[in-house]
Amino acid sequence: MLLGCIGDDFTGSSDLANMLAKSGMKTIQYCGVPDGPADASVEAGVVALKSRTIPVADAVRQSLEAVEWLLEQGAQQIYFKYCSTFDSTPEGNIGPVIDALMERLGAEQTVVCPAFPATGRTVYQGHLFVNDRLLSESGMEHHPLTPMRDADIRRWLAPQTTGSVGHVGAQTVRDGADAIKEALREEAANGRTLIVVDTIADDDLHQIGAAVRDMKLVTGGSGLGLGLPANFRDAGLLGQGGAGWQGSSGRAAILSGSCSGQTRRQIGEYAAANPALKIEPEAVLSGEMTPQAAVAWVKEQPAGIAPLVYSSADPDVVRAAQAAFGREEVASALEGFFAAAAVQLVADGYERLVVAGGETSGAVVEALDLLALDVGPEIAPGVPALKAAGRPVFVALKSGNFGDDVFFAKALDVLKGDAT
Ligand SMILES: Nc1ncnc2c1ncn2[C@@H]1O[C@H](COP(=O)(O)OP(=O)(O)OP(=O)(O)O)[C@@H](O)[C@H]1O
Ligand SMILES: O=C(O)[C@@H](O)C(=O)CO
Repeated sequence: MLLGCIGDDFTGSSDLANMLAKSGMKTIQYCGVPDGPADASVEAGVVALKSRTIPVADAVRQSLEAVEWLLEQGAQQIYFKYCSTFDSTPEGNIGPVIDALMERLGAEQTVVCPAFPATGRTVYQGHLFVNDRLLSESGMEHHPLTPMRDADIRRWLAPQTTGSVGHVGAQTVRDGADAIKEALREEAANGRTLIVVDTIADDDLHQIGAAVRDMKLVTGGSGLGLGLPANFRDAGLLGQGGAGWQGSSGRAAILSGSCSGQTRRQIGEYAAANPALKIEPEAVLSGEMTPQAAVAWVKEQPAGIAPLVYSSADPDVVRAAQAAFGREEVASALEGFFAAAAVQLVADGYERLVVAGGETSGAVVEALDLLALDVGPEIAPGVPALKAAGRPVFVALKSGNFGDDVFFAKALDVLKGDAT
């Protein structure tokens, strides 16, 4: 293993795995820290954690366990992957995890590079944009678990870390890898250890990637993954990339706990022409709606059509449910609901599952006990088709904001292996 990655959620990890696989590294996504060694063919290993919104101490502990395993596999560089919308709160978990990884690795400086231009996430003057909106006006200010109310990543990160936050601006990045390296050295001389790097386009990511070749720890969204494989390739360390990937035409279902605007548009599009069951948090919490009842409904639908089960709701509805029952209580009840439904569906022979939402996907994949996922073709930027090792289970784990309006239909096709 050359590059060892730790993802703070499951969809984000598959986003990074997709980027690295596309860029020519043989990549496997692990669901949690594996018990045994990685296959010798793996060049990039992505350990997916569900640590984005858990208590800080747990996120730090799990990330340190992951880094130990990755180092044991021979990883030469560690990549901490978080969301391209920098999902976190004033307490964490991004800052505390970076601090702990830096200390473990003896890293004196790291980059903070959330940008993913292919999906409209760019960083300019230290501020994160989603397309033409500041992060804090993009809809992310309504996120159920990590409402992002400030687009200035330097200001948002500062209270989360014991390190000192610095910045490399867009003009320097445009001047190329040597200029970035020099700016990083200047920031180091000024005692700055976590450096937010402006990134507007893919070419910036290639330059940043080259500039951070010798860093022990890099951090960011999946975008930075575009720039790193060339370092290993130039050093003559890469093989031929991944082997072929075969999908399944087995029965399929879609599960969505994501409440993002984009997921809600995708649901609107899909539900207009296909069977869809809306899950109300109140009904799950009261026991009126059970995973068994939802699975029974799925199985009643016409063969050949993938039914959609979703709890996704508008921000004001989400807020009302959280106010009535508690944010954690609603989230954990719904995540448990989708996890149990997925386990039942797979037990009943469903082979293709499309899951929307990072937390939701984490709950589903953990409950299914899918230990390792082989990365297949890209469905949309940031979302690959995945195949469980040794089991006929094919999944697409969609980050809330990813995919175009017809994503669900496309994902079902790509998982079949008959579309690219
Ligand atoms: N109707 C609802 N009311 C309140 N909370 C909900 C509702 N539906 C889903 N949730 C919770 O909101 C959270 C959504 O987070 P999740 O990570 O799954 O989606 P997302 O944030 O859109 O995706 P991503 O993290 O990939 O961007 C989950 O914990 C889910 O259980
Ligand atoms: O970086 C992103 O936007 C995604 O991979 C993600 O982490 C959303 O959960």
